[in-house]
Amino acid sequence: KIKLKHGSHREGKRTDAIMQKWRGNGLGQFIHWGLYAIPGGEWNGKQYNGAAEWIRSWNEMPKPAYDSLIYKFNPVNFNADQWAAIAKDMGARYVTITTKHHDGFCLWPSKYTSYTVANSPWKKDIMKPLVDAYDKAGIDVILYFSIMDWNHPGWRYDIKTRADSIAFEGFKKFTRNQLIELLTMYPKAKGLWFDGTWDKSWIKQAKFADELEAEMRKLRPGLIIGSRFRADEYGKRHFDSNNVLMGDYEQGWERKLPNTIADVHGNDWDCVMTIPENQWGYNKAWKGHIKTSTELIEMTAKAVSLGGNFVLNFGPKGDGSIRDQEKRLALEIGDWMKVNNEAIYNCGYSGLEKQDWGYSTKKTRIDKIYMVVFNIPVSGAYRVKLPAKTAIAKSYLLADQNQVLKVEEVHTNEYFVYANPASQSKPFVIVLETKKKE
Ligand SMILES: C#C[C@@H]1N[C@@H](C)[C@@H](O)[C@H]1O
Repeated sequence: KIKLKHGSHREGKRTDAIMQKWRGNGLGQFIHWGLYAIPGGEWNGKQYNGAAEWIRSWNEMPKPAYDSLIYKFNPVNFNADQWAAIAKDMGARYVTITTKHHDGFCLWPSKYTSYTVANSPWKKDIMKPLVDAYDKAGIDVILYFSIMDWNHPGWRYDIKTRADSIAFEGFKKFTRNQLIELLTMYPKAKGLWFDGTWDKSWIKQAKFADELEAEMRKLRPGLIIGSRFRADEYGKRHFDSNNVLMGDYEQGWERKLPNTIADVHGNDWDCVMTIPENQWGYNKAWKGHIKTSTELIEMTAKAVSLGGNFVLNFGPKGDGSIRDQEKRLALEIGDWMKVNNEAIYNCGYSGLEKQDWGYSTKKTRIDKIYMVVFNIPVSGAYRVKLPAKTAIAKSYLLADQNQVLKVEEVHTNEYFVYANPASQSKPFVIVLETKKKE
């Protein structure tokens, strides 16, 4: 083992109640909102091909023109309770909200920069009403924070000169001040979701970042911080030089999902996902493959079946409203979750062999297995292999628990469960109540 001062400080999953609640959330909502929502992926009538929240980096976008968007930020249709209601109806149990994206615009009235809502026509704090609305809806809040900050004069992609070093020292102090400010102003926040930490300048700050993480955890005991925040002293990110996870959960699953349990290395993790191929901030064009609610429900079930959480992104418009397509998807997912959330909340990896019909999840600490079906076999027989000494006490449809299903042991510890779901067009859940084999 390599001797590390700034590597991971904990091996294995956290066992405290705050992390256990996070682990059982299953489904979350991501909100990407800021000045980038105003151009919405377009400038001077031209479409930006990249992700809308990166439009400032586009050569066709004059930086002063982008930075002046602060004087256009006046989201008259912003309604925090409506956003929280959409998340609640979808069945999300936590939300990750951008406080500051890479452009450096702060959705809270930070004391440490003038590039905030306080100096926009809107003037008012956006974060407080959002934190309060989601908290009132019973949805835990995680604050997204980008370390990379294109607006701050001290930001550097790398530190090459003494001048860079002096500038970056100022940037580090600014970053610490903003993070302590956020945790102090919004004490209800359960965690921080860091982004923009891939550049050499930040990777070289192992000691500073390690001490800052310790300071934040001391200020907010139980704070949840992912693996993307800091690198160890050898520049290793997400996993330190001894291959131990940095932070409390793996933050590597961005717009992708693991395929097997081996891919997640026994850690907690979340997958953050866009509805279009790659748009986090609002893009006027709703183009390319737009995921259907069934696809998104399948991704949620797959994530939970592999011990993770699925966090679906919404990109509100510049005026603060949420686009109809996103509202419709949230309702469709919510309709399914209202009937089937028992297979998602407080569930995890079942340990069972993957079968063609879909994904299995297991209720934490309870002998209940959920077979979340996406592919209906023409035989009507759903194969499931159980560990030795485990038998099926009872099986039924989660949507209609009076419909007890016929179970046949076709080989030792291998069963067929026979089910004919009412609807063939929607995913459904078969419940297995298991017991010790006599
Ligand atoms: C790249 C990148 C960023 N990471 C995602 C979570 C979005 O914030 C995107 O802009």
